[in-house]
Amino acid sequence: MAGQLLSTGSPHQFLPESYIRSVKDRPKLKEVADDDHIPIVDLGCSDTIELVNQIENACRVYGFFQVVNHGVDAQLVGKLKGVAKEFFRLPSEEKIKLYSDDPTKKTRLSTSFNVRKETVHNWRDYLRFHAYPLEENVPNWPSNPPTFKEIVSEYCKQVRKLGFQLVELISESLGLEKDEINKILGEPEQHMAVNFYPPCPAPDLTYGLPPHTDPNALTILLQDQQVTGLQVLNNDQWIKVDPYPDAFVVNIGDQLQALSNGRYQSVWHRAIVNESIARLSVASFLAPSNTTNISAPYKLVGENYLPIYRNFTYEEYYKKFWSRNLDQEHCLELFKN
Ligand SMILES: O=C(O)CCC(=O)C(=O)O
Ligand SMILES: [Fe+2]
Repeated sequence: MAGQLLSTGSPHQFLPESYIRSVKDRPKLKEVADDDHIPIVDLGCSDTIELVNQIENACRVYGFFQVVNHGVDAQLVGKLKGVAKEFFRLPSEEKIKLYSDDPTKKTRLSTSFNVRKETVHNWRDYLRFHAYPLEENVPNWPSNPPTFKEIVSEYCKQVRKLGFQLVELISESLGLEKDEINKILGEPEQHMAVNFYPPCPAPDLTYGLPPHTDPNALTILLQDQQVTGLQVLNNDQWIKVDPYPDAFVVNIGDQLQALSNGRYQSVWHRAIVNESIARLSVASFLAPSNTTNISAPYKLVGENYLPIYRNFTYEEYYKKFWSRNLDQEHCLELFKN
């Protein structure tokens, strides 16, 4: 129901019952460690061997890292944040037109995660849309704010290019040919999520997004510079991923965990909310096309060819992912050999 959107109407004084987590499922904010670990990788580094080593370490140890000198225009990033915030400030009559809780719709404004399935809601509204190919998808994007389509199209193009560059580095870091993983991914999809977390009256009782892994191959996340909220699980410890100036956060998704035969992990992460300031994040998900067969390259499996995961298509995986709640067991567990 569109009435469930958090970003419409007046600010909330109390956290409604349907957002309150059971005591064991709460974020336990006092136990979260500060971010002095998550690697910052400088993509401007001219020593490729050093760069590949850094990526290898970041992917193997954390599954998460930040990148700077990434080639995405800083002014464009500023415009993107502006237009995204403007979108969530639109009057409710305008937003309701785009509301849907049907996960198969290619452009939709929704709330929480999967309101049709879940029992406890999350303190988040989100705009999701497919980006690739642009000619096919842009006509379905919001036409208000009027600059939305132009700014977001250019952003999607630049971030997609960055995605391919990162996948090349990841491929090399696994000892594969530079283009090997990009070849498997073929002509990947690009899905976007603009996440909006309004101020929340009780951040210790709920989540913006509960612990989850991303079902796609690679996620490139733009965080609000002023407001923290992203946390990542490392050795059973939740760590804050503080926004680093002009950086993107990059994380390995479930498909790269499968393709790397488990060498790299698609790690649990979550978004927490805060009492005073709305937070924005923009995720670009690089995902295999529906028919792509996900099967780890021979070189990563060994002579006896015993891959950890059975072969599957991305379509099969994605359906399974959206048929469940976000905070259940790792979806890849259901695809083990
Ligand atoms: O808002 C964030 O920091 C995390 C977003 C996220 O994990 C997602 O959209 O999958
Ligand atoms: Fe995520």
